[in-house]
Amino acid sequence: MDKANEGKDQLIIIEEKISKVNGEMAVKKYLRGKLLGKGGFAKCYEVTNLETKKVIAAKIIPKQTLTKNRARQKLISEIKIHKSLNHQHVVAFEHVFEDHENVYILLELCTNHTLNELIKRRKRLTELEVQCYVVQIVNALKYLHSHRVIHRDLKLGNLFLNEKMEIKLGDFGLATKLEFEGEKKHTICGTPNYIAPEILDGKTGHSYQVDIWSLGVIIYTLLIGKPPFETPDVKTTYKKIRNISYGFPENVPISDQARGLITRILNIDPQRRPSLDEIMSSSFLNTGGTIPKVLPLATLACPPSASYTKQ
Ligand SMILES: CC[C@@H]1C(=O)N(C)c2cnc(-c3ccc[nH]3)nc2N1C1CCCC1
Repeated sequence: MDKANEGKDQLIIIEEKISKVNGEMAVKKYLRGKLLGKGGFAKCYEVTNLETKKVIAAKIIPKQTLTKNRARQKLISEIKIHKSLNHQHVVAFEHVFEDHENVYILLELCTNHTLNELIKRRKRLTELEVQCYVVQIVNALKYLHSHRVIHRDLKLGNLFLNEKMEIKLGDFGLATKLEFEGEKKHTICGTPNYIAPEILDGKTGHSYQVDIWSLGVIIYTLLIGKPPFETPDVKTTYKKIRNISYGFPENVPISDQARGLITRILNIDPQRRPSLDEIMSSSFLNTGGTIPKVLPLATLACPPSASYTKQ
C-alpha cells in the first residue's frame, strides 16, 4: 500500500497475485477494514476476503522491518509453527502471502479482544469463570505440547476471545518447536510478568514447564486482578520471580482450591510443577459449589461473561 492509501475514507484493496501452473496470473482481493491495533512491527486490520466474504484479522508486516536477520528468522519461525497448528482453542492460521512491501498474515478474527481487555474492565473474574477459561487454556496447551511446541509467551494479551467468548491462544512469535523429547531451550524470551524463573537463570535450560508457570501467573491474575510479581521496575519483578516472592492479598477472597493450585504451579523447580493432566484433575477445576457431581466441570459450557462492548 502506498502513502496515498492512508486516507480513512478510501476503499483499500489488498491484492494477492498468484501465478498458476499454466502460467496465468490469478489475483485474490481483500478489502482492508478498520485498524485493529499494532502488534510489534505489524499493523493489524480487519480484512474481508472479497471472494468468500469471510472477515478475518490481518497482521501486515512491512518488509523494511525485516532487514535484520533476527527479525526475519523470528517471523519465519512464527509462521512455520502457527501454520502447523489446528485446534479449537488456538487462533486459526488462515493464510500468508507477501507483495513487494509487506508480509500479510491472515488469522481468525476474535471480536471480543483478549483476557487483558476483559480484566481491565472487570478488575477480576469469578472462580467459575476462571475455571472455565483455564480448562480451555489447558486444552490448548495439551495440544501444543503434544506437538512438541512450547508457546513461551503465555499471557492475558495472547489469550483472544471470539464472539462466543471462547479462548483462542495466539501470537506464536516466541514459540519454539523441540526437535526431540527432552531437548532443552536456552534463549531468554517472554514477557516480564509471566516469565518462568528457569528462563531468567538461563543455566539449566527450559522446556514445557515454562508454559505451566505462566498459566499459574494467569490464574492468579484473573482471580486477584493483577499479576503476582508485578512491580514498577522489571529488575525488581525478576528478583521477586527468582525468590517466588508473592502473596495473596487479604481483601480478595479466594478458595483454598485456587490458592493450592497456584501455590503448586508457582514452584521454582520446573519438575515439581503439576502436569497439565494434574491441573485438569485438580480440585480447583473439579469442585463447583453448584456443579452437579455427575459431570466433570470440563464438559460444562462457560458461564456468560459480558462480551466486549464499546463503552
Ligand atoms: C491480528 C493480530 C492479533 C491476533 O493475533 N489476532 C488473532 C487477533 C484477532 N482478532 C483481533 C480483533 C478483532 C476485533 C478486535 N481485535 N485482534 C487480533 N490481534 C490484535 C490486533 C491488534 C493487536 C493484537
